[in-house]
Amino acid sequence: MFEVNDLTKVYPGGRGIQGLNLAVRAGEVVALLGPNGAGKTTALLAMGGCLRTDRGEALWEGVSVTERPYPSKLHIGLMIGEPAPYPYLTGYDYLKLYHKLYPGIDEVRIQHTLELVGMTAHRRVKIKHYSTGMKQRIDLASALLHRPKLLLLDEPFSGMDIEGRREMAAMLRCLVTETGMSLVVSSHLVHDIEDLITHACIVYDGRQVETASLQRIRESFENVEDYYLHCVAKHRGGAA
Ligand SMILES: Nc1ncnc2c1ncn2[C@@H]1O[C@H](COP(=O)(O)OP(=O)(O)OP(=O)(O)O)[C@@H](O)[C@H]1O
Repeated sequence: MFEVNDLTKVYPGGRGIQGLNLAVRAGEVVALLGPNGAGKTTALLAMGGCLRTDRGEALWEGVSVTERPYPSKLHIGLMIGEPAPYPYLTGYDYLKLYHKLYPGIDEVRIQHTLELVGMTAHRRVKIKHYSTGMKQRIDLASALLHRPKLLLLDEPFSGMDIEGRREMAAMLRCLVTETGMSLVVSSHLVHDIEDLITHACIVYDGRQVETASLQRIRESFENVEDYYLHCVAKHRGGAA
């Protein structure tokens, strides 16, 4: 179980995220939704222990990710920010280098991970020749190499074409259903993950304004995007 309690990171200038609370159980997929600049990336970085927080913490199985990053990081995979794998390495060499960060990753795991993200055929090609979608895939592979139980994903469809987005969504669906992995995923392309989402958490102007299960959302809205637009309009209008 992954818990986020009162997570707060305010940058000089006053922006960031404040008072975020979440509980993510095995197999749950929380969509972190909000307009540009709402604080989604900041929230994900703080959840992953990559930012020093001002207040609050994220806990994996009761252990603070923020204070003791190492043991929990063995169970958490991160794909946050622009993918920036070393351009002069091949996809395979990049994973080979990356695997040293974690114990127990062998050749079979690397090959299987390449297969999982559909990059086996391109494993010997240098990353500088990869398309944006291929870079996203190899970045996802590096996040999956240690078989995390929780994946924190920031805009996983960014820069991908329609086909690539569908494939990425199918990959994530497969990971969740076959491994029971949990996801916290920010995306402006809600439709692409609509059938994956179990909960939606709406952030607006650095604050968590609404969180609901898919079941509850579907009682009143046709889809998650309509729910999101409703929440944003309500809070843009100054509602409490
Ligand atoms: N290092 C920083 N120093 C100061 N302000 C920052 C810093 N990083 C981000 N911000 C500001 O914090 C706010 C939240 O940024 P963040 O990247 O978390 O938003 P986001 O919801 O992920 O946005 P987007 O959807 O555009 O990716 C923005 O106003 C941003 O300009």
